[in-house]
Amino acid sequence: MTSPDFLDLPPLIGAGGTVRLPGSKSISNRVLLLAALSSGSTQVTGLLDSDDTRVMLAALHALGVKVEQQGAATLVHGCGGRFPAREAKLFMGNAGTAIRPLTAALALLGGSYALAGVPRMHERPIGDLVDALRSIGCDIGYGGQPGFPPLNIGVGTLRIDAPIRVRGDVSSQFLSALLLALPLAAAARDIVIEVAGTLISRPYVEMTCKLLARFGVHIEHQGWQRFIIPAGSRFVSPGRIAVEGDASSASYFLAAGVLGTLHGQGQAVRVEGVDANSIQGDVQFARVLEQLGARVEWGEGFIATHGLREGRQRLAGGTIDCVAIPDAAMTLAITALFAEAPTTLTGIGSWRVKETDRIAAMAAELTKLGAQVEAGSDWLRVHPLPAEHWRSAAIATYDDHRMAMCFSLASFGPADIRILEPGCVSKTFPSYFQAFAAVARPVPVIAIDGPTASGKGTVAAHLAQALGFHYLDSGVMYRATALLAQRQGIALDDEAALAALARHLPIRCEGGTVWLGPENASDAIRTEAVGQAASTLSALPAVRRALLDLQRSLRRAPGLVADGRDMGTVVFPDARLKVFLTADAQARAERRHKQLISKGISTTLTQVLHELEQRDARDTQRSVAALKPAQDALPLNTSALDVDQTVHQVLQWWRQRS
Ligand SMILES: Nc1ncnc2c1ncn2[C@@H]1O[C@H](COP(=O)(O)OP(=O)(O)OP(=O)(O)O)[C@@H](O)[C@H]1O
Ligand SMILES: Nc1ccn([C@H]2C[C@H](O)[C@@H](COP(=O)(O)O)O2)c(=O)n1
Repeated sequence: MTSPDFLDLPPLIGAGGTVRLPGSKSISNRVLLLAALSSGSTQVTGLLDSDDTRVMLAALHALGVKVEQQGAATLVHGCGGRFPAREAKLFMGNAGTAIRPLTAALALLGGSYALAGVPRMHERPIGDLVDALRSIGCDIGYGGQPGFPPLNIGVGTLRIDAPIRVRGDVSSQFLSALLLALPLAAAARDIVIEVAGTLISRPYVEMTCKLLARFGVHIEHQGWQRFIIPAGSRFVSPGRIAVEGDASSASYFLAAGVLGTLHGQGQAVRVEGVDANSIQGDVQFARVLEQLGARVEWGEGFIATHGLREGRQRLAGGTIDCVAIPDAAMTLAITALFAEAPTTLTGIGSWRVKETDRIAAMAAELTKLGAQVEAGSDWLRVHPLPAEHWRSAAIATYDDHRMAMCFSLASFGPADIRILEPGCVSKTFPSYFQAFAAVARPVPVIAIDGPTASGKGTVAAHLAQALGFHYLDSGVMYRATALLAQRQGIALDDEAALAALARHLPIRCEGGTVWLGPENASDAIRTEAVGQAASTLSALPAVRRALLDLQRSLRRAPGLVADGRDMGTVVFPDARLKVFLTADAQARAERRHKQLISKGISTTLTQVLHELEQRDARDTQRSVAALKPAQDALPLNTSALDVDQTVHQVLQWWRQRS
């Protein structure tokens, strides 16, 4: 399935609701491998369906393991410690949780196996694991650069008569890989693994040990530096096993439950599938949020955030040791933008060798938003970003699912956020953006569309005043473009030149005043000649595209009332309320005639009616964004209504919606 090049996220004013988390990637891939190596069949429920688990499933299939889907459950037929296929070429994508334990298992079992992945996988170090496996006689060769995949595995001669040493300070996955595979060689003797360097991401190793215990292998450890796999260990299926929800993915929603309340509109956000008893270290992210001032509820099978503790306006800053929450720590780098003081994340050296160099990527993308960021080899400091310093940005995601997911939280800030290549979330959470949209509360928009002189502007301005919302008169943008085009002698059919003009329109609207650079152009844009020219150039697709971002950028908390021709159909299709104002042509002409006369502009009713009908024809018949009611717009004919009655009706509809 193709995925879009980018995703524009509406600015958010709150969040609320419940999310059922997808299964944990780390648990899913460990369970699949353990079930495949076990004797007996294992029914797995809650298994994650994503790129990385598909990589593992495809590899197991190539290795001759039988896996069946039974409704929502997955049945893995274990092969009793020996893969049926003694040779295979395995594609590992960018799945670290697949390549590392499979390398260890295949190297111990021996055969003729080739493991390769995407280009980034070939930049992610695996030398420490290969060294440890070679030290006990495994036959592993590098297919490219030494220390990195691709790998070629042969049949080695195992000698396990001394402790196996493995580095634990780059990635705990090397240790986990050995723990997951070495029981295959522990039939006759204890196997000892010693960790060189300080072990990082210890919770992932704890998770490995707990899962091994479910499959009958009980690891002893001394201070998490020395591990003993007892003689006689072998994998035995537990029969059934349930995969917990993904605690790293929970972090985005838990953060949303806090950031959503900063505008005073948020409600609780509850994630289901993890709780205080989770075996995933990343649940500790919720404890960190608590320490920073969030109100967190821990229930059976769920965790929820309810904004900030009483008396708190923002999250606290400070130094946070993230060694135990390496993935969820990325979420803290975004919440830090909204904190009251700088936040320093330490112990994140492993970010350098993840899907991308996450420290560099995070610093680069936060900087695009206007943030002040400092970074070191294994730390990152993010300064709070005051509202006036936020910049709209297109966030690059580096083919890293967590970059895409955590930057969605930036849409709680006052800027437009575009997520580039959002499809990368398929690595662990293919439906992430749908799940996020389901709890996100975008800044509300009331879209008022209709033909000229139907009263849109008047009604929209009254509504904005009554609700304390911002007001966008989109016609002003087309009119300003037309005025400048007239002055610069640009022909009304020169689409490219007009679009360039529109793209760099030096416009500022303050109250009822329209500024073009230093000039107060409020009256100059209102002449009938400019209106007709605006109507003509507004039919040009490139001009409309050029003005789209400018219009959307005015969607800011607490809300926006926007009037025009395509507010409900094109510019704000997700507007909470859409109204299509009409009045018959005679009534509109009379209104416009009165308006013009009161401004001292001499004209006749016949002339006004003629021009109005011309404009109606152009606005309704153009090929792009033609004037028409959105399907979900409420029609309101104001021919027989005065302004107060019209505003009253729309306010009534608004109250029913909010
Ligand atoms: N029921 C009504 N609702 C809104 N405006 C009305 C109503 N009755 C009379 N008017 C008057 O109609 C005139 C035209 O309204 P307005 O300028 O807001 O129209 P518009 O739809 O924004 O036009 P345009 O698209 O040309 O900018 C105003 O003077 C307004 O006071
Ligand atoms: N959303 C919009 C707003 C305006 N236009 C065009 C069409 C109008 O004739 C012209 C002037 O608008 P007005 O100030 O009269 O509302 O601009 C449009 O195409 N789309």
